[in-house]
Amino acid sequence: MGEFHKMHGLGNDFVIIDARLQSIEISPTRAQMIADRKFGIGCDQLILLLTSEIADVRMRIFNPDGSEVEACGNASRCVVALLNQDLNIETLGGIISGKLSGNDVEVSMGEATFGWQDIPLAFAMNTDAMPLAWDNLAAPMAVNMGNPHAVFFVDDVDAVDLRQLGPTIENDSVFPERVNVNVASIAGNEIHLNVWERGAGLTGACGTGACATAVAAIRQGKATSPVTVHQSGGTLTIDWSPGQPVIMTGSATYVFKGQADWDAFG
Ligand SMILES: N[C@@H](CCC[C@H](N)C(=O)O)C(=O)O
Repeated sequence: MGEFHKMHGLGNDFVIIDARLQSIEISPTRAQMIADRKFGIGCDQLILLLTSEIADVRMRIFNPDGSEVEACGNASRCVVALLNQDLNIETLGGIISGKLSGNDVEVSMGEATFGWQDIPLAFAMNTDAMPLAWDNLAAPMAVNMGNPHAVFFVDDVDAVDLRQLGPTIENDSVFPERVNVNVASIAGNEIHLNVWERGAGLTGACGTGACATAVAAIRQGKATSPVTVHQSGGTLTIDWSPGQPVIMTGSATYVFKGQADWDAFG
């Protein structure tokens, strides 16, 4: 039997396995089975903690479709809270630095990038306003926050049916590594955001999505830092100045500690 921790950041929930304390291999099939809400443990992302040679800990992140990804903002806060110390976390997207801040966790997510090859996109285009539209969603800004994001600003986020448009945009061939789809409205420095996550679907909140959307709003002159981002699961504060890392602050919630027989999962 192996131990796992169930945590969430604003309803974006995780199964976290500390693989420094137990031996476990994760294949795409095993990740899918653990994340399955009906037959597995159930989560939006499976998080594996490992030793790192360049940071305090290495974090591998798996979506429920089994894909391994570069970054996860909400899980980064949860890992800092779980280990209860300031941390440098190695990810496929780079080093994320987190520190405890009262009841919250503050995380430096690294720099946002905007080059079409960085996102990545299939071919060169203006990433500030991509010359593309899907139904009534048009001209997104593309941002890489460790992972790829498309950000659409609209008048009313809840008028957009992301269950219908999210999968189409996520899998459009213009995004060779697929994309996280962010739909946002802005009033002053307050953003309302819904996210269709690559490999996961609609989640209560997406940390990197909040960062990408706040950065897009500031870069386009629609808001000034710090920005408050409201998602269905709760609120994050995002600080960013051009050329600087993106700073995200918000809660991390411990749910329970569980035991599982990993051999039962593929
Ligand atoms: N929930 C995360 C993002 C998880 C990865 C994402 N689905 C992707 O495929 O890039 C967050 O809080 O950032």
